[in-house]
Amino acid sequence: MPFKLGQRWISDTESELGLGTVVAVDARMVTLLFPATGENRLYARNDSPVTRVVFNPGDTVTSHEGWQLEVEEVLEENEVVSYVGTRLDTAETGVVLREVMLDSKLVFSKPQDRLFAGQLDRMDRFALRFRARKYHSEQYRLPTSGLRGMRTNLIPHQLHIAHDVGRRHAPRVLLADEVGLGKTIEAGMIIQQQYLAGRAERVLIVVPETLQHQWLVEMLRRFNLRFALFDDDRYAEARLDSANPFDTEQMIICSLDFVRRNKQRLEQLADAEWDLLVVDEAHHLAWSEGEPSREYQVIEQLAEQIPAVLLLTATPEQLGMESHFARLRLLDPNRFHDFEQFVAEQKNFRPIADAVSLLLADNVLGNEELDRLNALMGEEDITALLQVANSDREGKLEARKSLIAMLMDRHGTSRVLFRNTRNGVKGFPKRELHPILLPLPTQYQTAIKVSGIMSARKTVDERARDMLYPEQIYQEFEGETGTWWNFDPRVEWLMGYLTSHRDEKVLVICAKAATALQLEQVLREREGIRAAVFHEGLSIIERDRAAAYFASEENGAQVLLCSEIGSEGRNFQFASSLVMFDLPFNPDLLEQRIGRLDRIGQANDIQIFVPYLEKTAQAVLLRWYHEGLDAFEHTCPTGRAIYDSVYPQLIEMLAAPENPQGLDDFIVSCREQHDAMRQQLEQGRDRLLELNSNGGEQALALADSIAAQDNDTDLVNFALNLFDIVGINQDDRSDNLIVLTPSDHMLVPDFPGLPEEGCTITFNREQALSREDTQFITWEHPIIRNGLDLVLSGDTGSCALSLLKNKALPVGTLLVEMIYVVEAQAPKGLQLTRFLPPTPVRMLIDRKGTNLADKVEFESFNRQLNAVNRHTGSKLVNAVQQDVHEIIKLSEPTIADEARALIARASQEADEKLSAELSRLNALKKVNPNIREDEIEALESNREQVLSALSEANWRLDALRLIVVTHQ
Ligand SMILES: Nc1ncnc2c1ncn2[C@@H]1O[C@H](COP(=O)(O)OP(=O)(O)OP(=O)(O)O)[C@@H](O)[C@H]1O
Repeated sequence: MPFKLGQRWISDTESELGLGTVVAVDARMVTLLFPATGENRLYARNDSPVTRVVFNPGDTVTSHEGWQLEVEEVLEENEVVSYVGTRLDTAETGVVLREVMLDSKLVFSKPQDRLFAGQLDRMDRFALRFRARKYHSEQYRLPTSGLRGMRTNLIPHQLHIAHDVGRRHAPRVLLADEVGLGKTIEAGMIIQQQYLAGRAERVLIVVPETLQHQWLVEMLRRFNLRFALFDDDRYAEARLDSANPFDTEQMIICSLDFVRRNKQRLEQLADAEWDLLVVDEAHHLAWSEGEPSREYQVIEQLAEQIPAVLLLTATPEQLGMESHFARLRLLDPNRFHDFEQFVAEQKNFRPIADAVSLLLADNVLGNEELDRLNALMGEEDITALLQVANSDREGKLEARKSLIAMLMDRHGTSRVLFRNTRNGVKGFPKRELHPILLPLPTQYQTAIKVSGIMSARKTVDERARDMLYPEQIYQEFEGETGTWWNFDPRVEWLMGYLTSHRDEKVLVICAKAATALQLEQVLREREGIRAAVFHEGLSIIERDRAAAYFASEENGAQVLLCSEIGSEGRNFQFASSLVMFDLPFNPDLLEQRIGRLDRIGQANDIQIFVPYLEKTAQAVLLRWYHEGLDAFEHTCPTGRAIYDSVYPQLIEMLAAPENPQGLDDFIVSCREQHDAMRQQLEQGRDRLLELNSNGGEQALALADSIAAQDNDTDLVNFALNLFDIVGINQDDRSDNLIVLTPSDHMLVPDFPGLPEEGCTITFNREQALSREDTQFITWEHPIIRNGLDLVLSGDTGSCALSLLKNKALPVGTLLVEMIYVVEAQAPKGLQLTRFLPPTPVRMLIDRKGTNLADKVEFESFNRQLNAVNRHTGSKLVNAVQQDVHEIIKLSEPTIADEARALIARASQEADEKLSAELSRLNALKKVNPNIREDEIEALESNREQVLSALSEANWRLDALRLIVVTHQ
């Protein structure tokens, strides 16, 4: 090679050394000094892995003093060059910069610069980069994106909700599926989608203290979402690191109590710029006019600041209709602004449900039906939509869907409320009630009599509540030493049941923690029955330990004794026997109790045992729940409403249970109400909710399409190739399992997502569900996502050279394969990726500038190509440098056309979507005076900013491969 002192060269194998200068040349060797690192390298003159660096007119170069020069002319003297041009900082023209004076910290980031600097990547890396780009962009667009990676069964109603809500911009919804249908899982899927789409990075989950760990584990195990649990200690620790401790983590779980207790903490939480808030067991947020609970207020304060909000509850009306309405208003004040109207609407859903069914059925709509729909939409002009919906034209389905959405939104349950019921979901096991009537011991009889005399001044309500728990009445008189368990026949019955069913896991629920504790002691001391206790008085760790002890198959507890609140939201579906040692005061609590077992994953019919004492309030309640409401063996959607309407009579009877006047008639009348109301709900609200919530055929199709992608061979190939390139060892095991371990030659020392000790992976969902210790690898798994980031954020594969053996083409034919990326830059809040994610455009250009990309598909073309060794590669590149420059130039008009078309499509989509949102708000404003002008203005301005950012979208060359035709 013609080395001369002062020339600049770059190392092909150690580009991180920067630009080298020739400092010594002898007959056989050349020495380069790399000033950026201060290192010398000695190379053989005739075979050195270095490439000469010479810039061209049009390039911008940097001097060792830091100023930049736009090159206009390149002068050469004695094989050493000088650059002549204009200084960018002073605009001085005719400035000469000798190459020895070039900045040595040079890194080539543009693919073409890397090509000419001889920094050629292996061919498989180029292919990996292109596939990575393609997938990365598709992720934002695929309808199933964000729904493939979780380690869960594919349950259609969950997927439907997650799919609908997860893709919304700043969704605000109430997830109100019946107990145990998987709201946590739905919330996880929504978080996951929002997170993967870049819509939510900062997520706050607020849950009852008892559920913190369960959430933590579910998020990690099922979604690979790593949350930090904030309690008092963690908070105190984080205060040392940041003025706002909540800035120290992106995803946090904390308890409602933790949020509620401290004002400063609440302020900090509200200031912490969350993108998404999740509140579980939201029925605790009680509200009434003039007396909102503290819980409601704190969540209200957070919900005002946080754009996306998910509230979860299985029993939304547990604290009454007003609280339910207040929570909905918290989510969408525009839609829910008038309580009276809301109550009236609830009764009047039938015509809407009929209209929705009409649209869902694929029938032609007659004039009368069209009139009905028009009337429901009021002033809104839906003529055009109706025409398409009633035709055979393309877009008919979409038009029907839009009409349904408009109907639901303006009149129905709206877009904010989702509720699936067992009725709608099917496939749940049966529930069987076993009432066990027991005599009332004389000790209780006496205690009740005395208490009746002594508490004459108590209200009926108080008396009714007392009467539910005779053991407590007894203890009031006997004090702590009142050993009620020695004579209470329920205890005897329970011990008999447990000892005769030693292999059965049994969940026992009682209203009070004290009862649970006392029972545990008795079971242990008298029969050596292993029982765990679970109540609100235990620390979180103790509670989790108790739940784990109960869950454990080997040497675990046979019984878990739970208090009412302690068990809320917990998963105990591995058991199928439930003993209600007493009954709770309202039907929603009853449903919450049964829901511990009646959950997804329950494989057996559920046996509900209620040992109860004759002539007590429990006996009255049992009959009312069972005969009046049918609330044991079926979920009871009417429970709350009937409870509210008959409350005065009910408590009269509970307060005087020995001889409840008119109980039979009362129960018959409740049953009539129940049947009538249920029928009304089934035709109205519930049907509407179901139509909106379970997703019907489309949800099934969604589940099928995800299942079909489960064993995606593209993913398997991509992943194995990625692991190879990153340097991860792969050890195949049987049963679709692979063990991954870090190697000594990793591309990065710590590959995020891969533990130091390695991990076992599978691409098979079934396998992942049955083997807790395996990682379920999908496009959405952190190992794959981090791998993509690693490839795309660096130079990996951005420049390559391949040979094409093809006798049909002349030797030396040149093709340049270019991967451009079209992208827009904008503040994160605008979330432009929903319209224009970074999108690759592939071009395959020949010397004439013709783009062959459409005719020559990437993968099959890639298979025909061969690699070249680095040395020959460098030589080849040097020989055709000028041609390549020209081909790149020739590609510019074509890429500009393609990119502009892409950007135009994205702008059109953005315009349509945002205009539709605007028109919804305008339509709602007509019926809701509370919608403020400034909200509409804010939406308009958002639309303008999005469109303006899209109009400035641009494109750049991301990777390039030179292809040379040979015949050998
Ligand atoms: N798709 C699924 N695949 C596997 N397990 C699931 C799935 N959905 C739910 N489960 C399991 O079913 C149980 C109930 O789910 P989850 O806790 O989400 O229900 P929920 O509606 O939040 O219940 P609750 O009303 O009691 O709060 C959990 O054990 C959960 O892990």
